Amino acid sequence: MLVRSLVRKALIPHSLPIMSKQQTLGSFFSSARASASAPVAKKQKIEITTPELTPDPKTDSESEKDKEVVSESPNKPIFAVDDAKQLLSKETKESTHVPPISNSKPIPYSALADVFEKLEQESARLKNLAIASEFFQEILQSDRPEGLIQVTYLMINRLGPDYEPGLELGLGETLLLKAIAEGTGRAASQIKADYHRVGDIGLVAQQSRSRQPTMFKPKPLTVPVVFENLTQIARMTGNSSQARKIGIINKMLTACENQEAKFLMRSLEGKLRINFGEKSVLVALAKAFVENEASKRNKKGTAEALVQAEEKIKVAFSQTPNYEVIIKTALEYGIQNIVEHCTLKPGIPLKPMLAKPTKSITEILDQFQGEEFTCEYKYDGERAQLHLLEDGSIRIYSRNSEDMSERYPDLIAVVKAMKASNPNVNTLILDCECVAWDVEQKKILPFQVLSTRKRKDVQTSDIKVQVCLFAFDCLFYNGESLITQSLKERRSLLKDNLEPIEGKFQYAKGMDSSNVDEIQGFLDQSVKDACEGLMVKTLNGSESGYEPSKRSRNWLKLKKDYLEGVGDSLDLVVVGGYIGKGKRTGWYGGFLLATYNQDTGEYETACKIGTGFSEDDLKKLSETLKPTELSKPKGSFVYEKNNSNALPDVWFEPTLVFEVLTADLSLSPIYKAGAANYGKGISLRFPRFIRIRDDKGPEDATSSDQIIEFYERQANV
Ligand SMILES: Nc1ncnc2c1ncn2[C@@H]1O[C@H](COP(=O)(O)OP(=O)(O)OP(=O)(O)O)[C@@H](O)[C@H]1O
Ligand SMILES: [Mg+2]
Ligand SMILES: [Mg+2]
Repeated sequence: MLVRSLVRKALIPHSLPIMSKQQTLGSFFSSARASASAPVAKKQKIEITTPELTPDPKTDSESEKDKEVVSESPNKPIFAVDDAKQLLSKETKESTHVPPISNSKPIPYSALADVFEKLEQESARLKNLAIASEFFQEILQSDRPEGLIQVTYLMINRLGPDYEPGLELGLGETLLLKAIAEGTGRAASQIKADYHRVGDIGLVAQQSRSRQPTMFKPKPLTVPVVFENLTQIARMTGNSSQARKIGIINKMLTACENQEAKFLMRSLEGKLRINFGEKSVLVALAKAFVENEASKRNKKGTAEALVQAEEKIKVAFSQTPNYEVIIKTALEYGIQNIVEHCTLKPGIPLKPMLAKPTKSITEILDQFQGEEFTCEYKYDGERAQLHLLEDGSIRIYSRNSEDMSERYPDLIAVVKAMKASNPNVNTLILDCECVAWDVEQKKILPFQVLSTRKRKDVQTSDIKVQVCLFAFDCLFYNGESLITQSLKERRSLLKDNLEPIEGKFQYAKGMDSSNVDEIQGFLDQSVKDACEGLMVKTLNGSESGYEPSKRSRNWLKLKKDYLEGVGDSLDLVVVGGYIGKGKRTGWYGGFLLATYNQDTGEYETACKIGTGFSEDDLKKLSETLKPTELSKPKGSFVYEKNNSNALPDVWFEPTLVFEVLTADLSLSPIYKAGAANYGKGISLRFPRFIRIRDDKGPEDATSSDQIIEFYERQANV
């Protein structure tokens, strides 16, 4: 596969510096996890209605090879060569009308707001890609091409990479409404009433601002000024921070013209609603670079170059999820060379490799016919990517690339001890599972125990639940990325160089065998040892490389509890609630759940759930979800409007993800998950709540593509 061969190529060891930590993690790049860019209805100002599904841009001429990439890889191309050609065509280019960028001045915020407006109004995917990439290209052709970094972050509604801790936008509605009232001189009650009517803080700000007479004209906002102000706001803490935040917002609001106020407020709220997700931003970047590089040679970008660049930028991003690094590297070395230069680097978490579910040992043997493989215990804890940096510092990242170092001071101490007893080790990236550990009995404890650990302000002295790290992969060792080496090689390197410490740092228990009885015995033993089942992985040859961000066929999971159902649990987004009756009066008694469609950015309903909750769960869920109630369903919700059985009593902002068990999947006329494929949606039968996935955001939930895959495997269609 092309993607895989690109990953493989990425190993070429080199000593070219990409960027110092200081440069990369520069002061104004602080983190904020994306809660943003959840796309909403198109072509509407005030009334929120459900948009029509965006037509699939794929054409009939799509090759079989493209289809395979599509079904297997999260790095799937958004378009095939034909679409790339269309995107590069003169007609598409001429219809974008993006604002020009002046050479001598910083990028005006009005230009970015203009592009946001165009994206919000336009619903065709290729058009949106063309608009964004034309704008990016304008920036690349100016004499400040690095301005693209801040523009990219503002477009995905973040202020830095995922893994930089602590800073988030997503200010509360009360603060923002207050800021609008103060900043525009309108009565707070009036602003509140408008908000309840309109349901969009951005529009309220824009309308309020347009009514306000201005005595003098303040300096227009620029992208760097907005970016720095947003960063300052995100960083502010402490008593007087609210007033200071409002102060900065007011100043910016006074300088806003036209749509600027709308997007500024939406950015602050953390919901940009431009219908242009992060995946599309990457593709638009690839296109802008391809065109820019070609134009320097007085040429036009070709469709082949565009398809290649798209794949490369995705691979590079999965290894180095940092737009500053990606953009600077593309500027320096060219877009087609970024994979070689954006290799792993301790301190930058890579997107973890994911596994495919299986339902039986025979299914595994079928999949791995003739290949050497290993079975490992599947520990039930929290994924932990451990980084040892050259300066001796240690970082631990979650499945979602969040920095968990503060949460696990005890683990940091373990790694320090490990480094001290292994003086040969200087830099390292390990993939591990962090599991609750019973120190006295020397045993693993269930996930539920781990989840009781404090998450914030953890002091070593008040840690009650001890943890042990189980390392299962070594991705980087002493200056060298290992991801293209075989698992066998990576595993020996790990075991040869690092001494385990009982109850603190151990290797995942493994067994290399292809004998059904032996595997069955090992599976049973894993469950007795408080594990979920097995992970089965190809061991040798190029197929066994580590594939960042990919849900790979080379990693299979076999979970004891799910062998009867579809092979795995699903992680679904809570989009609606049902008012509880009887014993559940006063709480929500059930919930409407949805899959996330990664291509359209929409939430497609999949089932109603009311089983598996304790009274305490329901009480807590009601407290958590109440403030996220919406007055209307979001435009990005896809649900059956004509059947009252499918409608919840209340709708929620998508924030929570439930892990859910199902007896099986069936087609249903009232649900919409994966409906693009079958006309009917795929729904869960007898869904049962297992737990809240607080390590997954709504966009990391089971995707509509995944539920289709689950259904097809079960139905064997
Ligand atoms: N030996 C192991 N090798 C790889 N992963 C392991 C191992 N032991 C435990 N794990 C954990 O198993 C996870 C994969 O299975 P799991 O079903 O728990 O995934 P998940 O987090 O629910 O994500 P998804 O369902 O999206 O795959 C890994 O992300 C890792 O956290
Ligand atoms: Mg798990
Ligand atoms: Mg799962």
